[in-house]
Amino acid sequence: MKKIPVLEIFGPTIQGEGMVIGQKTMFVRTGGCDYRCSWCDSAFTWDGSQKAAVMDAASIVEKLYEKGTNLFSHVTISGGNPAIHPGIHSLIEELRNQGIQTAVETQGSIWAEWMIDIDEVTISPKPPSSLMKTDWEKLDYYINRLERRPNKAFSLKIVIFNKEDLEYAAEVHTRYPNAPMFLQVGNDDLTEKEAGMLRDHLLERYEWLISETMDDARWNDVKILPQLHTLLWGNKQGV
Ligand SMILES: C[S@@+](CC[C@H](N)C(=O)[O-])C[C@H]1O[C@@H](n2cnc3c(N)ncnc32)[C@H](O)[C@@H]1O
Ligand SMILES: Nc1nc2[nH]cc(C(=O)O)c2c(=O)[nH]1
Ligand code: SF4
Ligand SMILES: [Mg+2]
Repeated sequence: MKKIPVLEIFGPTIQGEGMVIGQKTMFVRTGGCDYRCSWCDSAFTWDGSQKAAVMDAASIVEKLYEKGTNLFSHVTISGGNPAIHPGIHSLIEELRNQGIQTAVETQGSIWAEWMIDIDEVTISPKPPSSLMKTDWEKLDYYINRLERRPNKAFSLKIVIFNKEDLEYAAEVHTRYPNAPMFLQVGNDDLTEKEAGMLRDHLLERYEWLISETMDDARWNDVKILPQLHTLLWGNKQGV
């Protein structure tokens, strides 16, 4: 079995972001990313500050049951960029055999054939504030493959820090008008230890994002969300 570097397995908790926000889920967070976003809230997956455990699909499933017991029926795979790991194919297969729903978080830079079998795929292209560059051809291919899956869902989720990011999101929305679109409040304070302090600040950022989008017709068909887990638990890892 192909091995997967794993940074953390946690839950059950709620999915705090995007298209299935509020869903009770377990998380598997893989190591390694082809991007280096300036504001990455999970930089420990790629900056060498934390060490990954190299695991095969069977031992990941075992760990999920050890932590989650019978208290879950949904697993979200995030990272890092999970798409760089071919071993996730067997993980998805094992979870499906157990009747467990799956979701993935990726930036849409690298296609993986196992995406086809995931129930909810969230693609999060990166706006200018991240300092990353979008490969539009790769993203076109992604959206095209995802759109053709029967009985499975996907969405675009763009993190917004400033007006330039909003213009980028508008470009993405125009390019893929049929893809469900989410705008997410960017967390610009990754060092605050007090959840309460961060909460007030992020709610202000959420209000700003709402005010920027309400009288702009380009956003008539978009969903605007905060990171719910960050409002609840701040910058804490593993929640
Ligand atoms: C850590 S990433 C891992 C998955 C994948 N690499 C990606 O970026 O989509 C998970 C989600 O967190 C978002 N994210 C990362 N840093 C953030 C921040 N500082 N504020 C808000 N969202 C952030 C990403 O845009 C992505 O949607
Ligand atoms: N509760 C919770 N929801 C999340 N949604 C996306 C997350 C991620 O880091 O990918 C995440 C996370 O780390 N925790
Ligand atoms: S793509 Fe995702 S994991 Fe990679 S650096 Fe950006 S936010 Fe972090
Ligand atoms: Mg996160």
